[in-house]
Amino acid sequence: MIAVVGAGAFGTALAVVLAREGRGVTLWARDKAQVAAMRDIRRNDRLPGVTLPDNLSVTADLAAAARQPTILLCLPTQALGAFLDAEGPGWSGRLVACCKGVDLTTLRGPTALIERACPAAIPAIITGPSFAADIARGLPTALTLACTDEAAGVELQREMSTATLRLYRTADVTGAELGGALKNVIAIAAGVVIGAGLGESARAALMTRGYAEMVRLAIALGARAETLAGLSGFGDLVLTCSSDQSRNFRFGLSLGRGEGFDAKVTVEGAATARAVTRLSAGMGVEMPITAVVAALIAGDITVPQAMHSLLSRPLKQE
Ligand SMILES: NC(=O)C1=CN([C@@H]2O[C@H](COP(=O)(O)OP(=O)(O)OC[C@H]3O[C@@H](n4cnc5c(N)ncnc54)[C@H](OP(=O)(O)O)[C@@H]3O)[C@@H](O)[C@H]2O)C=CC1
Ligand SMILES: O=C(CO)COP(=O)(O)O
Repeated sequence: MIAVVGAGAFGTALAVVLAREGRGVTLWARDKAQVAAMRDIRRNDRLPGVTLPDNLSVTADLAAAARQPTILLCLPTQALGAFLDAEGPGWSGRLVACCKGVDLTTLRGPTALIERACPAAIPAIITGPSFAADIARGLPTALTLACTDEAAGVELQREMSTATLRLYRTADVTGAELGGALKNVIAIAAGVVIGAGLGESARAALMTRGYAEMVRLAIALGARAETLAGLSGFGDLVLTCSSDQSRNFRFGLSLGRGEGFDAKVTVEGAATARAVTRLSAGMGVEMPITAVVAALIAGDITVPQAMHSLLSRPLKQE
């Protein structure tokens, strides 16, 4: 039995695709009115156009959800730490982070937040290129499942793979979670470039040099470079920097155009840019694109200043 904690776009999509495959799934939301509506009309406004299968149970009872052997944590990264600290002590079983980011308070990834709050649990993460709408439509999708406990990783891979959702497995949790977190920052930068009319060539340059700085930090934190070259890093970087289905990319577009953006939309890369700028500065790892994105979002620099600061860096070997 699988519990999905968080009925946003991603949690709902995972719950739907797993339930359609005949797996026992319970979807938990904190908002009782949302739970009642999902039960009544078998739809969720967070994922428009998708019908919830009849065999998908929906609940507002967190204690019941937390008793399941596999729990998918589908909350934004910045909400996860406080949520788990309040609710998670005592939770055991396989706890799978389904979010992408670096926590601003601890400068750690989602699995470290699980370890801190739920010492009896086995932490894992699912990440990689996938839009919730694509997963829910049953379009083919491949993701990375990272877990240091091999037996739990094998079990999760089996439990969560479906006819259209293919999971690859790795023990490199640090690499997988950093790939997913850092690509969102580069996607904001890519959006800025396109929004400001700086051209496709500049976007390709930013993606490539962005990837270089993703790998640099990941290696410094003990990850394998190969993991960054996989679905969770390179794969998701390509998707998120090139599609305006991405909220991070669209946020960047708005920044580049000098327009506002709906603050209620989940844009993980914004907080992660701040967190990673602090983290990398503390470690002495150069991440110029990430630093520029953080400064742009804070309003400390303009787009022309951001462009100038990247182009005027000392010339170097690739
Ligand atoms: N959408 C996508 O295509 C994909 C998203 N992801 C990742 O999934 C994660 C979640 O994103 P997504 O589902 O899209 O986001 P949404 O904005 O659609 O949903 C966020 C969900 O988290 C809930 N939530 C937020 N804060 C809390 C809290 N403190 N306690 C309990 N519930 C809370 C919200 O509840 P409420 O409605 O009550 O506020 C909502 O159900 C992100 O890290 C994202 O990067 C990964 C791959 C694809
Ligand atoms: O992570 C995602 C795709 O893999 C979703 O991207 P956004 O959060 O930018 O919409």
